[in-house]
Amino acid sequence: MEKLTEKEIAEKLPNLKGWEHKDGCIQKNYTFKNFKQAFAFMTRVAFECEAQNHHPDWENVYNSVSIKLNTHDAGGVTQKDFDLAKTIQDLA
Ligand SMILES: C[C@H](O)[C@H](O)[C@H]1CNC2=NC(N)=NC(=O)C2=N1
Repeated sequence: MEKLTEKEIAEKLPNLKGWEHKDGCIQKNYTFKNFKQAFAFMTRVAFECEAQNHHPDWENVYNSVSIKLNTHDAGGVTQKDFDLAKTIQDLA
């Protein structure tokens, strides 16, 4: 899949809530009530990642989940990352 240009990324970002373009990724931090809620969210996202065959770089610390998306094969951000970000947003 084609790597998106800076301009294309900037145009697509406003369609997502609170995601930013930084360090070659699109990223967002989610905060939950507790660890159980955070991990339940990650589990729901994990199934969707498998379905889309696209996977996040992410970190969980207690009730927070930090997510970074890019496409390793393309060496940047692609439409796949925006599709997964939308899915993640709908699952949060
Ligand atoms: C072989 C497999 O299709 C690839 O490794 C997929 C899996 N998940 C992936 N996830 C992400 N974020 N980037 C990729 O390039 C990627 N490639």
